[in-house]
This record gives sequence, C-alpha cells and structure tokens, in this order.
Amino acid sequence: MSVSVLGAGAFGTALAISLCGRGPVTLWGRDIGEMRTTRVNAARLPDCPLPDALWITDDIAEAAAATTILLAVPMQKLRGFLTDHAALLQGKRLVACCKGMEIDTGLGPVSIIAEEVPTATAAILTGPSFAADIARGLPTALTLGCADEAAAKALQQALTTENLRLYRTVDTVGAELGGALKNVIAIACGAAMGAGLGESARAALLTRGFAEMQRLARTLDAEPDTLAGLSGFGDLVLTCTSDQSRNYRLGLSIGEGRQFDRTVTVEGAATALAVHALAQRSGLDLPITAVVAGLVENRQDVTSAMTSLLARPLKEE
Ligand SMILES: NC(=O)C1=CN([C@@H]2O[C@H](COP(=O)(O)OP(=O)(O)OC[C@H]3O[C@@H](n4cnc5c(N)ncnc54)[C@H](O)[C@@H]3O)[C@@H](O)[C@H]2O)C=CC1
Ligand SMILES: O=C(CO)COP(=O)(O)O
Repeated sequence: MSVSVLGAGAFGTALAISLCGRGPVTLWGRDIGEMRTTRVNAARLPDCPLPDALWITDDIAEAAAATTILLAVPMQKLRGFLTDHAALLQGKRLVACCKGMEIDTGLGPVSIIAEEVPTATAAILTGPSFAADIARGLPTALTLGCADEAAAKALQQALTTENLRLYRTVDTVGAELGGALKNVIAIACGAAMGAGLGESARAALLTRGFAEMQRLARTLDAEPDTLAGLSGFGDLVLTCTSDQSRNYRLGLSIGEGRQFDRTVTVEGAATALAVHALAQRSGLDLPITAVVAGLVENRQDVTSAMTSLLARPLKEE
C-alpha cells in the first residue's frame, strides 16, 4: 500500500516522519519552501530532521498517485481542498487527519469526504497526539475510524508504526465527534485557568464537557464507547491539561485578556460555532459549548460565562 500525506503542516509532517519507519512516504505541501533542501520543517518541527525515506513534493498529481492518502489540511479548508482535487482522489483510501466540524454544515471530515469524493473509502485518524511527540518518535496511540471494517483493518495494519499504535472502529461519527468537541472544551478549560479560576474549575469543565460530548454523540447515533476511548476521553484529557495544545492556549489567552495569534490553527473556535448552531437547531442543551461560542465571538467574557454556567438550574448528575 503506497502512502502519501497531503498537507505539510505540523501534523502532516509528523505523521509522514513516523510512517517512514515502514517504507517510502510522499509528503505534499503548497508551502514546502526549503524543506526539500534543508530536510527539516523549520516552521513547525524545527528539531525533527526528515528521514531519507520521505519524498517531498509540491506536485499534487504525483502525491495523489498513492493508494492511501492522509489529508492533513485544517478542517475548514477540507471541502475546498477536496473539491479542487477530487478528480485525482477518486477511488483512493482517504484518511482525514483533521479535527472539527464544518462551520457551514456541522459535518465532520468523513461526511465531507463522502460528499466530495464519493468513490473514495473515507476514514479518520484521530486521538491524543501532539505532532511534536509523534515526530520525535514518542509512543502514541490513535483511533482509526472507517465504516468499512475490512478497509479499517487494512488501514490499521498499514499505518501502525513502531511508536504509533492504532486501534480501529467502524464508528466514524463517534471518532469525529470526540476529536471535534475536545477542542471546544479545551478552550473552556484554558479560559478558566487563564482567568485564575483554579484546577477544580478545570476538572468540573472537563467532566461536564465530557457529558456534553456524550449528549451530542447520543443524538447523532454515535457509540458511547467510542467517546470513552482515545478519540474522545483520551484526547479530551490531553488537550485540556497541556499548554502544548493550541486550543488550550487560545483559552488561556482569553482568560488572561491577551490577544492570540489568529494565524495559528485552532480548530475549536470554528467548531464551537458549528456545534452551538447544531445544538440550537436540534434543541440540545450544550451550555459549555454555548459559552465557548460566546467567548470566541467576543460576545461574552470569562466572568459572565462562569456566572451563567453556575446559575443554571440544579439537576441530577
Ligand atoms: N499539530 C498537532 O499536534 C495535531 C494536529 N491535528 C489536526 O491536524 C490538522 C492540521 O493541523 P496542523 O498540521 O497542526 O496545522 P498547521 O497550521 O501546522 O498546518 C496546516 C497546513 O495546512 C496547509 N493548508 C491550509 N490550507 C490549505 C489548503 N487550502 N490547501 C492545502 N494546504 C492547506 C497549511 O499551509 C499548513 O501547511 C488540524 O485539524 C488539527 O486539529 C491533529 C492532531 C495533532
Ligand atoms: O489534537 C491535538 C492533540 O491530540 C492537538 O491539539 P491542538 O490542536 O489544540 O494543538
């Protein structure tokens, strides 16, 4: 199975480095700059030399010749990317590596692949993993979601490396939701920590955030077990507790009243708006998501957000 990674940002580069442990890999990027000559992604992973087995190209047709293609572009860019290159991607195994829900439709990456490249086998790779950890060869466990069980098994075999252990599921909706929503809750946790509300407040937000993830998952017919796994609970814990996370750091800056660099990829901001709109359409109660949507749109500050959460009617856990 030949493998290419499309998108040479932090995550795409890290996955490509790791997969080189199994054989040659092609990495495509529109901004590969000097990567080909310096053999390092200086902008994203400056301390991680690129292995010899990694072929870097800006020729999308060359990269799309592989049978298995990892899509590592940001969530809100995925549909446009697929539309632009659909002819090259028909019939391939396409593995989404982005986390989030599309702001205009509320759809996750697997659904978007199915809409834009209907002849492809759509899968998702998600779970607790910082690009820098993967690129350095640190042990990482991820979820590979694909509705076609045979394809899921084949992809699990093909994409597992010495340090990257993949579990598989056919519940792609659950896998998508976990990765999307944990970023929203991480913004909430960062905001609470940035505002000095303390570790207990963070634990409460993380736990009640997990309840929101499960509530939405039930509504969308995802498996509760998937949400309790790496792609849900696992990634929630990682992202809500580490300032390596850009979503958590955006929250911190909101809580501290600092500006945040809006060019940084922070998937939870758009996803909060997408999920909040979805919740309003379906009459679903997702209060933490609602306040995060308010925070990222500057409609609310952290103090009023916390006050509104604490003033909610008392209920059974
Ligand atoms: N960085 C990390 O630790 C992890 C990231 N992810 C996910 O991976 C996805 C990508 O994130 P990162 O690689 O970290 O972001 P990044 O900001 O480092 O890289 C994004 C890359 O996508 C490229 N890109 C943007 N729009 C494009 C378009 N229209 N066509 C082609 N290329 C385009 C950019 O040029 C850039 O190279 C996100 O959904 C993120 O949630 C998942 C797990 C870990
Ligand atoms: O998804 C991630 C870890 O699993 C990376 O988190 P950030 O996008 O918040 O940096």
